[in-house]
Amino acid sequence: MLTQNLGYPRIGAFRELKKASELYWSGKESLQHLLTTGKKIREANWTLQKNAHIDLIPSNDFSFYDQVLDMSFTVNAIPERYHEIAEDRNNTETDLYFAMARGYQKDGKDIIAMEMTKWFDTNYHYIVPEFHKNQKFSLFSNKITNEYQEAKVLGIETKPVIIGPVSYLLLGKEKEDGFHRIELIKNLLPVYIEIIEKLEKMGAQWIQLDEPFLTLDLSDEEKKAYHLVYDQLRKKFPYLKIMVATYFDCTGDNLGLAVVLPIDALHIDLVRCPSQLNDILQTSFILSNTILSLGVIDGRNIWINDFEKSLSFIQKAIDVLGEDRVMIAPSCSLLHSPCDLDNEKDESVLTAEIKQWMAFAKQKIEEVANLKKLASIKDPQKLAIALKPNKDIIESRKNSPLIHKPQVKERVRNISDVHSRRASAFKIRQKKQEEALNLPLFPTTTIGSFPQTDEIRQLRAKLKNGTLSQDEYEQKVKSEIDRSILWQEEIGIDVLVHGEFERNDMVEYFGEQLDGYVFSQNGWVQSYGSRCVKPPIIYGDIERSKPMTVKWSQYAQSRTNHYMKGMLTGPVTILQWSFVRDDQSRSETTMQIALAIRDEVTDLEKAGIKIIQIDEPAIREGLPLHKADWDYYLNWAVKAFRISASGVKDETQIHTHMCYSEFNDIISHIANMDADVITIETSRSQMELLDAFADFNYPNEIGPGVYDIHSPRVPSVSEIENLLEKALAVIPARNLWVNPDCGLKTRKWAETELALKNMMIATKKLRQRIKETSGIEA
Ligand SMILES: CN1c2c(nc(N)[nH]c2=O)NC[C@@H]1CNc1ccc(C(=O)N[C@@H](CCC(=O)N[C@@H](CCC(=O)N[C@@H](CCC(=O)O)C(=O)O)C(=O)O)C(=O)O)cc1
Ligand SMILES: N[C@@H](CCS)C(=O)O
Ligand SMILES: [Zn+2]
Repeated sequence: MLTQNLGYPRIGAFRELKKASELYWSGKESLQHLLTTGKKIREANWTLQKNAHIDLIPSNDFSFYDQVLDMSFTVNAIPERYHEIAEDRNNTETDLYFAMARGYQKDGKDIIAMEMTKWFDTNYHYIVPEFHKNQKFSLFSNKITNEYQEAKVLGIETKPVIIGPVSYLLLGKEKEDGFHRIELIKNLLPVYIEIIEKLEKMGAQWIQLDEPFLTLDLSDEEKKAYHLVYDQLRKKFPYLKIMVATYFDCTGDNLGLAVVLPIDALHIDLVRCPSQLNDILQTSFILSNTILSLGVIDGRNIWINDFEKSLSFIQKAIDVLGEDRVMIAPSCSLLHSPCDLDNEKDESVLTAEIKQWMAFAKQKIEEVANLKKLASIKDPQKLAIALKPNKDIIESRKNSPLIHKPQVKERVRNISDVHSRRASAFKIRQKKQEEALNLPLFPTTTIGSFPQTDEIRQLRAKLKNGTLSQDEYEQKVKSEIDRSILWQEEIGIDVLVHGEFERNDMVEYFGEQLDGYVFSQNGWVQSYGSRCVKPPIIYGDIERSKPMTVKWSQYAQSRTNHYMKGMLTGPVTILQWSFVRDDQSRSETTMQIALAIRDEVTDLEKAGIKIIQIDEPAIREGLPLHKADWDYYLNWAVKAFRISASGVKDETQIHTHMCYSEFNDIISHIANMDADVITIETSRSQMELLDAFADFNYPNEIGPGVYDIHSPRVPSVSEIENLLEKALAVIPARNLWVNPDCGLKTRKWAETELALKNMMIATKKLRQRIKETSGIEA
């Protein structure tokens, strides 16, 4: 029986890659420094897995930005707009690569970045490949073979991990009409064959082709493509061992397809879909020679593995398939896990009692190896003794008084329809709000955060390490708020924000204040490129013991006569971006959070805040991968939002905000959230995303983002005017707000100031045009 890993976190246990990348981008460190940092991380990861006796250790799971971008680079799916960068001899391959990821503004050139979107239902974001009709591919980069060779030189035999060709195409987008990207498979496959031939020549024995789309609903053409690809690969490579990895859900209707692929191993995710094992063992799979890789260790969460439960899966598989046809593995790549629990040394942050319940990537690797050892113990008594330490921990968690709070469960049980309904329908609320708030036509606002400068982050670090007092810290935050308010007033923004300077992250900040959460000090997980998040950990019932944001909102409101938006993160997003309990349903946990946010919303209202934004950028990310499961999820997710938002009077205006999302297929549910105003990311799609709202006749107010905040690029006034005119063509003027795509925390002040000034000029010009053409006083 073999053990394997599908992928290891690549940011480094102390975010070494993030730091090196940002130093390189800012010109403070050399390319060599960045490359060396990458090399050291790869070596450390391989060595760690080798020392843990993992049989199949992944290579090519490292990336300087994103593994999908790496694939586009490898197969020369480099959009034409970057060719001038490639042709400029002063630029390195790395410059070209980062230009695709981050855009390029230098030497009078201004080239936008490739689009970025969510990686399935995770908080990781990938760079979307761009495809054209009849597109040709060719081998452009040797990253895959280079990294295989690099490990070999270290004496470590690896299994190169490559995004499977069908999934790679499906991850992308057609950039012109008249074709489907899956048609490109015949052009793409020869490049995959070329890469695999090289790997085989270099001595590779196994390759892992990730085909997560096997867990999504597939068309007949897409299914055909799977057959075509794997039949051809088998023919070309009769001796190389080919593994196909599925993860994040059941293969469902694609099970029949997955089990007949002529491959050497199939990996399935038994954490997300435990029933899959029985299903597969009832198919013709058992008659084949294919190995079944059992994803029994949760790659998406931080709880220790229940060995007894995993062993029951392993034993069942062995009974039917025999030991040689069973492999033990994490459920998916450990990219989504923090690196190493051993680095959590401060017991005042993470108590020993709770820490013993956890496993990060390094510990998960050890669990894989331990499971193999345990599976080999045939004597039941010896096995019981060997299992005892793990069993004790599992039991201690189950029975811990820290976890269950009867009053919280009782409150959730008592939720009724009244809690998820505003007092009046939107039209009535809108009228009351217009009278109460008296905002101009096309009110302007921002999404909440202003630049999180190094200075403010350092202050927070000093507060945490005790070198700055709480009082000093709060004074600094207050002065940042004051400065930003003065500036917003100066440029004429209508609805102000306090800037979120006091927050490390929009989810971690709330987690830190809610009972039922714990935190890590170094539990970073890559979100995109060099950006990381440190998801807080929900271990017990969630309760708000005191107001979380009221003090800051009240302070900010006291400094201005304009409206100051209260700023909260919604229950679904808090759930989605936390590590969650695995002993209770996601919906149950979300209802607990919804009640906590509801209390915060009503407290903000009591404190005189008239406009409150409840961000829900992750509501779409939480969608199950199979469409058949969508309605169930959307019903509870929307209900949770409504519970959080419905405790206020009609005059209080509730905003929500969403980004990184396509809305077409869930628009009725978004409308059902019934927020008075929704601000959404739309500028990168040139307002295309608004069509869903227009087609649906979305009734409430909308602020379509008028510029992309992910790029340092400053939008011109005319660009913003054009987007506003496009929006006005489909949204009634009375319902239209003006705002950027998302919060500005990742931007610098210089860009922010220029961009928002341009946004204000464009809005004033639009108001003037409306006044002149329709006589409406704006
Ligand atoms: C809106 N987005 C978010 C997502 N998920 C979240 N949980 N939060 C989000 O905002 N998912 C979708 C998108 C993804 N986008 C982003 C955008 C930005 C970041 C980001 O900036 N991450 C920061 C880390 C943020 C944080 O927690 N900061 C802390 C700690 C800061 C720190 O690094 N401190 C230093 C010491 C200080 C110094 O010397 O500079 C240290 O500890 O070493 C804080 O501000 O206190 C990042 O840097 O990557 C993520 C996702
Ligand atoms: N209020 C948050 C939303 C990010 S999605 C911000 O402005 O950063
Ligand atoms: Zn956003």
